[in-house]
Amino acid sequence: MVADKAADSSNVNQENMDVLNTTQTIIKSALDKLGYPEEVFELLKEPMRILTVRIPVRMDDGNVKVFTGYRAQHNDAVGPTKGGIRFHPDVTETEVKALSIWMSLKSGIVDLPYGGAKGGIICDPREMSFRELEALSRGYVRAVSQIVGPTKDIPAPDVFTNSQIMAWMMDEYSKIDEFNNPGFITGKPIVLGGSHGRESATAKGVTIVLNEAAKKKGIDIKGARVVIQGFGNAGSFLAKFLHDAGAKVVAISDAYGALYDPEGLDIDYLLDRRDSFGTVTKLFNNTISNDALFELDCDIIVPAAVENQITRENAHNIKASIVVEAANGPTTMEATKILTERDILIVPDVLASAGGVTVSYFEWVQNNQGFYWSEEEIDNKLHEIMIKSFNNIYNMSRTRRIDMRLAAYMVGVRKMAEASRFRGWV
Ligand SMILES: NC(=O)C1=CN([C@@H]2O[C@H](COP(=O)(O)OP(=O)(O)OC[C@H]3O[C@@H](n4cnc5c(N)ncnc54)[C@H](O)[C@@H]3O)[C@@H](O)[C@H]2O)C=CC1
Ligand SMILES: O=C(O)CCC(=O)C(=O)O
Repeated sequence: MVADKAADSSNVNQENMDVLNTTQTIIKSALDKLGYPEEVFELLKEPMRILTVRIPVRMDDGNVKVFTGYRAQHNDAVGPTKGGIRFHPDVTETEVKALSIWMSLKSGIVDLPYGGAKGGIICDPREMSFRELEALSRGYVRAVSQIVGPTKDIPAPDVFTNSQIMAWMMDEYSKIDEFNNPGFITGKPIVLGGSHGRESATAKGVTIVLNEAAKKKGIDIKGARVVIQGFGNAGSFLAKFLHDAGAKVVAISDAYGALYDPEGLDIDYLLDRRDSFGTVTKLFNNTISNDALFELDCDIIVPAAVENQITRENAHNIKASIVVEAANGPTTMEATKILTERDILIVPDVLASAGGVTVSYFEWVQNNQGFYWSEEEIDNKLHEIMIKSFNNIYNMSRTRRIDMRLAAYMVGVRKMAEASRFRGWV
């Protein structure tokens, strides 16, 4: 049983870093609290489908390199599955499975007509040429084409993928489908049917819930000291939004290190100098480590990079009173317990980062109807959804006296559980 496995891990005094096992444990608690029978957990504990593909790419040096990729589809009782594609050297099958479950939870929380999915390719795009990346992106779409599509499973960007990669993927799918099919993928360039506001949507959603959390803690955003891990799509737009709102962004980081200035960093300068992979610290000598970042004096911390960054090793040393998880899975289960006991308000990933998939949904709707909305319309709709979702989860957490993550899972899991039961699956 999942819960026993988690207990075993702590018995041997090792922290549980297995993101799939962790999410299964919390889903089990959420379903138990909601009164669902064991068979619902049996259905939802793993993706219903995962495809592993091998993608040969002729590299610029003339040799063929074969990459491994995945697409996991968690549960499609509510509707087609949806979720990003990650290009990263640390991608694993287990990670992609967990990421697909988190996508189902996000869609449940913001009430979209989707289930969750996620894709990943084990590769390091920072070391690949433009041509190699295009070949890999097109090869991936050919390999997964039978299980994806605008009414089946709709991909989007994630770590180290962007609108250019979405454009290549859309073009490849349109060739296979013999039809120009923009609704196959979201996060596209605007000229190819992308939506206003999608590029900054994840950060905008994070900003909205961060503001709500700050109100609960009596923190004024103007002058609040914020630390952000990750300076890519989520982290860099967030730094800009918070900086413009008067917050003091005292530290940011990328995969190579972190920059810290207690007086506040020059965010516009850093945005100007960062590369397309969210790297900027390489330009500086006076960097600190990603580990040191989490122990800095500040009011709010936003992990916006990768998993398992806040652990039992550093949770006791966090000085912030709010942690807003822009990244997927940045905090372990033990660290969640420590932070909650220390009365640090956690805005969990499945809520905080749901702005991305929300505006992806708007993009898909616009593609389907062939009629496009202004940025203002998108912003207003996103704002309303994020505020409502934050309040649902915050209130659930307070009335049930449970931590914010369990509350988020309870809100997120209900729709797919109900839909699965109505369909007669469980
Ligand atoms: N892009 C989107 O729309 C969404 C992204 N997210 C999540 O937000 C997080 C960041 O994603 P993006 O900003 O899109 O990715 P990105 O590729 O634009 O940027 C990633 C950032 O993380 C840094 N990074 C990579 N590996 C790292 C490591 N081992 N340690 C520290 N920093 C590292 C990179 O240097 C870069 O600054 C991920 O967890 C992703 O799943 C969640 C929802 C939507
Ligand atoms: O925009 C989307 O459809 C998915 C975004 C995503 O991958 C995520 O929220 O982790």
